Amino acid sequence: MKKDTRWEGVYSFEDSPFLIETLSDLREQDTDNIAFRKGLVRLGRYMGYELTKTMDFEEVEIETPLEATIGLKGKDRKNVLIITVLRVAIPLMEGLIKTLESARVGIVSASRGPAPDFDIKMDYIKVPKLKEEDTLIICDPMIATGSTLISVMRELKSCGMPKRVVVVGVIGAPEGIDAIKKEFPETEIYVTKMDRELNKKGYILPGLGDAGDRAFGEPVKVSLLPQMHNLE
Ligand SMILES: O=P(O)(O)OC[C@H]1O[C@H](OP(=O)(O)OP(=O)(O)O)[C@H](O)[C@@H]1O
Ligand SMILES: O=c1cc[nH]c(=O)[nH]1
Ligand SMILES: [Mg+2]
Repeated sequence: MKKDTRWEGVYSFEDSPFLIETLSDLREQDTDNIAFRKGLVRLGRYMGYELTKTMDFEEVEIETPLEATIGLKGKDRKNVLIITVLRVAIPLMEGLIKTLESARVGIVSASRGPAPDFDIKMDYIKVPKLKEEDTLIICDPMIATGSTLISVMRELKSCGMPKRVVVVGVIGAPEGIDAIKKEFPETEIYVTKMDRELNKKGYILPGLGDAGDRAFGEPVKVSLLPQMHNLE
């Protein structure tokens, strides 16, 4: 894990050849959606493992079949709420809960409109109770303009105040990190790699293209169904 000195509380895993090898497969344009999803699950699993190094554990007495000894029990690991930003955070979340297996999981459906406004449409949100001892992990593989995550975090404000707010992404762009840090300075951000910049259409360079389409296929129909309103 490497601190990015441009911001407080921002880290990448560019010092991990294994994670960067996995990211390189995702970037490769010929990688199909099966391999793409598997790569995201793998990144989630190992980034989750790295994240546990920032969490509190306590020493506990345990009895082996032969004698008493001292072991560790994760305190924070039991108090995790993961927010999955549709679509492409699904495989990343699947990886994270392999390490953070007692996590509760919330879903937010968010979609970014075209340049130059990049309007965010949030259609659906379902979030379990947020406790004050929780580590709130918001996962979304791509942090481009940051607009999606900012909209999600504004919405989550009414859910309560957790112990930590952590963003887990795969690729970040400096523009998006600046925007998030400006509005939510306390948020910790962990990405596999910080990339160079955004192009005019808001895609990250060098990036990996449209992550949702690469994981799940390019949509031919995108609409808000009327029966999705006012669900309890
Ligand atoms: O930082 P931003 O500029 O807001 O862009 C990042 C967002 O773009 C992608 O989602 P997209 O809107 O393409 O939805 P999808 O996952 O359904 O393709 C990605 O998963 C992020 O949520
Ligand atoms: O590069 C980008 C930017 C936003 N969303 C993506 O899927 N890719
Ligand atoms: Mg997309």
